[in-house]
Amino acid sequence: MEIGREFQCEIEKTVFGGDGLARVGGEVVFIPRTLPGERLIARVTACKSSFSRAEAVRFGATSPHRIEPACPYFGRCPGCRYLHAGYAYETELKAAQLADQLAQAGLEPAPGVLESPVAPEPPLGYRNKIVLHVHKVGGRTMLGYVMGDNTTVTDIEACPLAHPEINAKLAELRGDKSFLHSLHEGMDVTFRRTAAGGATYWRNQPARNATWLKEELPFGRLSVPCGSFFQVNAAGAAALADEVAALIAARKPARFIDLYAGVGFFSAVALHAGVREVLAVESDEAAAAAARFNLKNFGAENPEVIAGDAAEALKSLKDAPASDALLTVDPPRGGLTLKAAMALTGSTLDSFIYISCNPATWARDARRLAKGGFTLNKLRLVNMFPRTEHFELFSFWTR
Ligand SMILES: C[S@@+](CC[C@H](N)C(=O)[O-])C[C@H]1O[C@@H](n2cnc3c(N)ncnc32)[C@H](O)[C@@H]1O
Repeated sequence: MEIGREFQCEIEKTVFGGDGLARVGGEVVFIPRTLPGERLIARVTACKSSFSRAEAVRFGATSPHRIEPACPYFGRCPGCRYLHAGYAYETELKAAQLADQLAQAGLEPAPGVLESPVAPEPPLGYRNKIVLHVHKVGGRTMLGYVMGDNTTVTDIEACPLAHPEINAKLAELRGDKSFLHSLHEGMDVTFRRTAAGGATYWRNQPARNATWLKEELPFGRLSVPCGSFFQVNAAGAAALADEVAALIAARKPARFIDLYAGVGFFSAVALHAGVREVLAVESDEAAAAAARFNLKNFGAENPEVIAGDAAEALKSLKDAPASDALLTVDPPRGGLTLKAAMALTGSTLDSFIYISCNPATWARDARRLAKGGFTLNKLRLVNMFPRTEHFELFSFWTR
């Protein structure tokens, strides 16, 4: 393969990230915005030692799942990877990627462990938060996403993933001269929407004394500091909450241990489901303070909230009898540190929930957990981030 060469190919599958994979004379080529079964002429854009990248030039046969992308920036903006495919099909493709990842990790779930994927609705307009970047060119102020080259900022009128109230706020601000003058090169503008408060925004960091946002959930209200983590897709978060509530109903734990707790989302689910005792551990102090407040509001008699490191808290659980506790870990994209995974396998826990927003780090951790004596009891893909490359995993481990 050399850059610029054109070749004919058929797409075998999509890989994690959304690119189509084709094999040409034994060589692997990744081609974005293609779908399995499509035949096309493609042109090589980059050559690496074990694979090449190419772009589609002309399609011969297209997939019956191909649709018209619902965004003029698709292809340039790196956020969406599946706007050219039907939503149900996107979820199927992600499920196939998960099966590949399990095989690569040497994990063979027993029959019935891998459950059918959940595709939360709606697939567009679901994001309660977007972050846009400011770039000044000549006299013009661009406000948009950083493109795939990691430098160009494309001015965007609206983002199809953002809640319509965020797009309406963006349109309003674009007509506000004083707002545009307040923007400086390199600034971030965060848009955040709640059902109770509508769309709001801040430049760079939220004000230190900003009042907490109020999130209305099917099971109650949570307060969220502007700068703290909160699930971006309400329907996807509700699907995860249902999974946690179902395990609580089945196992009736006396205690819920919520590691990487944020503002206490899953602890609130547990309290609502009747668990009386909760322990939440969260490293962001503002989120931990909100968790303390939220869990009292959810009726916890004496909620224990530690503003600290989840792996440290896990180590201290080592000798505690844990058979009456249900523990959840929901780490950021990097997954569990080795220390956290070892603390889990070295603990007296007989089961725990592992929620992940990154199947690659989940697969790495799953290998460590399996080696340490745990068995995958339940695995479910939740398509938490429709149209993008990402998806969420709900897993339950026992021994
Ligand atoms: C994916 S979020 C999950 C939050 C919460 N479970 C929820 O559903 O809203 C991960 C959270 O872990 C926190 N975090 C990151 N590193 C941590 C650590 N080492 N120990 C404890 N919490 C951590 C982040 O601040 C963030 O709130």
